[in-house]
Amino acid sequence: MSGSGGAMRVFPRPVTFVTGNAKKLEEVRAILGQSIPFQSLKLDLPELQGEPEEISKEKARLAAVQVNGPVLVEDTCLCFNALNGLPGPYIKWFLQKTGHEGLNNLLKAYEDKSAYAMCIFSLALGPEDEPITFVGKTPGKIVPARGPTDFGWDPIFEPEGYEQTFVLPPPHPFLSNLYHTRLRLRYQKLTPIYSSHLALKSLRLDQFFSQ
Ligand SMILES: O=P(O)(O)OP(=O)(O)OP(=O)(O)OC[C@H]1O[C@@H](n2cnc3c(O)ncnc32)[C@H](O)[C@@H]1O
Ligand SMILES: [Mg+2]
Repeated sequence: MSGSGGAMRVFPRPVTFVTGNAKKLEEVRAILGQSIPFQSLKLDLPELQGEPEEISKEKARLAAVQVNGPVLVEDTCLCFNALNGLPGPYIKWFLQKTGHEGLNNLLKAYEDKSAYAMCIFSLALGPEDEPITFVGKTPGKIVPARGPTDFGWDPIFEPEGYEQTFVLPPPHPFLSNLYHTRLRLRYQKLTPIYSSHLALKSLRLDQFFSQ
């Protein structure tokens, strides 16, 4: 089964990944590679409220209307177990208003610092189609900020099994250990996206087989 032939039949037009976040685009582009016909569009869609999956579905509906074609959107949530999943989809505002330290302070009253990062992708084939949603999760814990601060909440999230935060150190060709660490971490970081992508891939193949 060569991927791209099937993908072209399911997606007669390129899927537009709609986001206002350049870092996110970089990562999703790296994962999807050539697997589906793909383009991106920088649109600031409204940040909705509700349960993460519903927010994501609605975002895909709005995006499909604006693009008038197949769209993919992604929402990232950071969920604290002690707070029953909050800030979750509201992490953007919590981060903007309270910063990394404020997010740590939210958990001061609790012993449980565990958390999980969630990536929710929704794919709508067009404005008339019901979006399909895929969820990926990475467990970890909230820690005082460490490392570069150029991408969201990365510096305060330590994924399970690592003693480092989610940040990716810059590649350094001369320090192979560091470089390997970066590769390992990057893979871990992309896991939610990757698992969603696998779901996307099987969906594509299912549709391909049913034609
Ligand atoms: O236009 P969209 O795609 O919605 O882009 P956004 O920046 O609004 O993205 P989200 O709503 O998904 O993001 C929620 C917050 O999480 C941050 N974020 C997103 N992906 C992240 C990642 O992989 N690591 C760390 N922070 C991330 C992002 O910068 C926001 O502050
Ligand atoms: Mg957003």
